[in-house]
Amino acid sequence: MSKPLKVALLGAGVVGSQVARIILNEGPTLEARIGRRLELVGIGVRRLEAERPGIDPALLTTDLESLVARKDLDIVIELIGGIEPARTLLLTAIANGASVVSANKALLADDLGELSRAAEAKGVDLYYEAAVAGAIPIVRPLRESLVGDDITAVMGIVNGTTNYILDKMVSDGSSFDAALAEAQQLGYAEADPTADVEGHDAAAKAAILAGLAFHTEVRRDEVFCEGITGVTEDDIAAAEQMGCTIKLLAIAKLTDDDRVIVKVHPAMVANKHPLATVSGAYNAIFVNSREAGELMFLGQGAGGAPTASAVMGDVVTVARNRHRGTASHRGSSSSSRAVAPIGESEAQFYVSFDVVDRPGILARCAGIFGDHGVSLRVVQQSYLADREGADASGFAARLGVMTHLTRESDLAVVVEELRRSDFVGSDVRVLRVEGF
Ligand SMILES: NC(=O)c1ccc[n+]([C@@H]2O[C@H](COP(=O)([O-])OP(=O)(O)OC[C@H]3O[C@@H](n4cnc5c(N)ncnc54)[C@H](O)[C@@H]3O)[C@@H](O)[C@H]2O)c1
Ligand SMILES: N[C@@H](CCO)C(=O)O
Ligand code: NA
Repeated sequence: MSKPLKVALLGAGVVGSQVARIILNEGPTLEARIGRRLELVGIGVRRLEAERPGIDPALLTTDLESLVARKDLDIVIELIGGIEPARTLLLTAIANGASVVSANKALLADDLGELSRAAEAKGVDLYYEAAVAGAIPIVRPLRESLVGDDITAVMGIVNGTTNYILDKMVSDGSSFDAALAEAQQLGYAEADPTADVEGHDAAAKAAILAGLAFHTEVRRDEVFCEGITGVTEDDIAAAEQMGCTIKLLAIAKLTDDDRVIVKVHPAMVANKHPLATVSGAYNAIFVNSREAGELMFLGQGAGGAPTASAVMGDVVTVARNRHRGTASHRGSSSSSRAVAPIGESEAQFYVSFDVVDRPGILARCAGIFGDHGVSLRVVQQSYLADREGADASGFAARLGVMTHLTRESDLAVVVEELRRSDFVGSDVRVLRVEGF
């Protein structure tokens, strides 16, 4: 009988504890699928004394460096998160001949190229399905199933925490803070939830998705990123009035001159668009490609057990490769497409602002848009005379304007000019719009 495959697990938190449970409880099933038994030989943790039901304390160690330095490991699963020591631990594991599985998008968004090259040079696997959109198979479809096609755009909801918060604010009228606390309690949020609410987690995933989709390397700092902390109750109400829902979107597309636009921002999504109905911690991703056309992937984007499902899919795949003595190389990026500046990106925008109530003001506002080649699609006016303070400020009406497709740089000039005009209030709000 062949020897078991030796597995080390780094981290036994929300995801790691679920991965440990599956490896320890589902041994015979996993063995049948792999053709070899998996043996969990060590679990790297921060605190030995924490309560870990079902886990033999003899497996635990706080010395992660020594664990990954073992020469007899077949697979190292990294679920501690963060950049260091995760990066060094993975590179050490690879250098010692282990294949690696990680869910660490923060690390992969910057170091995927280096880790891939190290794995390729050593002839071992690097798999990371759980790093993007939790349980949803999206890394493998982009890396394998669609690699014979040409992808033109990827757009989706890739952060469960923010989708949970926005959904709760809209459907239950919850406060931002209460909804965030629930998302943390349910195990969706990052160790530091700023990464979720400021869009950094989604931006890391967008970098990974863009790199995979367009066969290039995209770094996290090349992703335009705006989170949901600036989304106001007024924005939510304005979206509702326009028949839209606010979602945090990650978007990656190719420009006409073959560069990559990659961005994360809240957007008003038309209620008729399937992304508008994605609720709770669910994620969804649309892919457009030349031959396949439109594809949509939907499922749980966060949470211990759903994420462990994606990790275990990678573990079984990597274990099968080890059993056969092979590794499925990702291959270096085959294109060197550059990332285009956000100013060159195009979107529809919803711009809202207070105006004084005088003859000709609507025309003057429309003129500012027109002067910069920005075409208007919908114009709404609501009367604010009854609003507290409206008379004192002199701004008695609020305009809401939805544009046709507009370059970011042109819209920025329009907003600047509106803010400078004495007939427009200083609170000029801008939301991007999708699917309208
Ligand atoms: N929770 C989710 O829904 C989810 C989904 C997809 C991906 N991820 C990713 O999975 C990884 C783990 O996430 P999590 O939610 O399980 O986080 P977590 O904070 O619950 O677990 C991480 C564990 O690693 C331990 N740890 C951290 N640094 C350590 C070190 N240097 N030495 C020993 N132990 C250390 C922590 O004590 C903690 O128990 C992260 O990269 C995260 O981004 C999480
Ligand atoms: N914090 C992340 C976990 C999944 O990557 C989220 O909320 O989507
Ligand atoms: Na995934």
